[in-house]
Amino acid sequence: MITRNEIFEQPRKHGILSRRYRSLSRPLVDFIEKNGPACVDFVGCGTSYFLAMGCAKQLERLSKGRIKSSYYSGSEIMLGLAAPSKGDLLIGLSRSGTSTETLLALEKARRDGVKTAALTCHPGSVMIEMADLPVVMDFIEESAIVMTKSFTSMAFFVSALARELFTPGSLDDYLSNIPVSSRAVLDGSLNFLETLAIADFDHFVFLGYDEYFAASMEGIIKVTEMSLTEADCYQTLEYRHGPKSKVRKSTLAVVSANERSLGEELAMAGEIEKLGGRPVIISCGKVEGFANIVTRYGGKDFGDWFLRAVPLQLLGLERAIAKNLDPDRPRNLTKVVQL
Ligand SMILES: O=P(O)(O)OC[C@H]1O[C@](O)(CO)[C@@H](O)[C@@H]1O
Repeated sequence: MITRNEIFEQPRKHGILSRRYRSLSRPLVDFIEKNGPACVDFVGCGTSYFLAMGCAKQLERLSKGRIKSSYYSGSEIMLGLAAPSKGDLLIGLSRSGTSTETLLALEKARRDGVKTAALTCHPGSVMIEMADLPVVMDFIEESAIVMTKSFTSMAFFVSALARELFTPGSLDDYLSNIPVSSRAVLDGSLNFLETLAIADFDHFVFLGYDEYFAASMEGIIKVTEMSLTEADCYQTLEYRHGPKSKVRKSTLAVVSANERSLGEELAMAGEIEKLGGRPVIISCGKVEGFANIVTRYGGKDFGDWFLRAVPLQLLGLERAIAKNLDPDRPRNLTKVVQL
């Protein structure tokens, strides 16, 4: 099963990226340091759109106000509904480097005087040719239709870039920490899944804030495309404001908690449990009283945000298998959407 293998090899791929990161990031770092763009924005489609969301939040967080960062879907720029400003840097995110909307968004931005960069896993793609600053991670050759390791690896690259630009003293620790955290999350997720009769759950709820919200939104794509299972995503406390009416015995709620709001997020998880649902908490450190997947990431800066998608990838995979669906052949989908 291709998708399964690609989910499982993430810690190893993150180790390779860790070692190759500095040579990959050089041109981008040099450009940003020399030109000092006021905004560094991201654009992508589907999974790469939620990647853009998390990357923008992470870059802005680490910059502590020094730059602004927005995220766009390829279509909103293509359709003229949104536009980065002249003098901004727009980074196109695309595993394939060939999604039409992302390419047209970059082309339009370039015409408007915006500098463009491209982050992709596919060498020789159109996006590489057209961007001012291409970054190719050809060692993340992803074969599956469903994006897993390409999502976490491109996110890892941008999160490391944020540190190199704004907290350079923390980069080495970060590069060595992520492959270890990646392994911890994968193992922790598998242990949790062993305790779960996944066939009993036909409703997934993913909750979190900021970068963890972006990872939760990516979770929706994963369980939808692989397992055709009902899935919802909200900011954690927003779940009280209506959506909790859907909670039932077959609801599995994954709360991707952060340090600052941990107490309130655990209270939400407790409420879901009282309503009959089954909560599980993803957190940096151990929490008591709930099923718990621990990332063992030391920082409080959401630097593990993309690893929060790994348990959700596995949920989609396992639920698909339980439903006799083939995760390698998601319904109605192709690897790239070309218009
Ligand atoms: O990152 P790319 O290659 O632009 O592709 C994104 C596409 O991949 C998918 O994740 C899977 O087909 C879709 O969400 C999206 O259309």
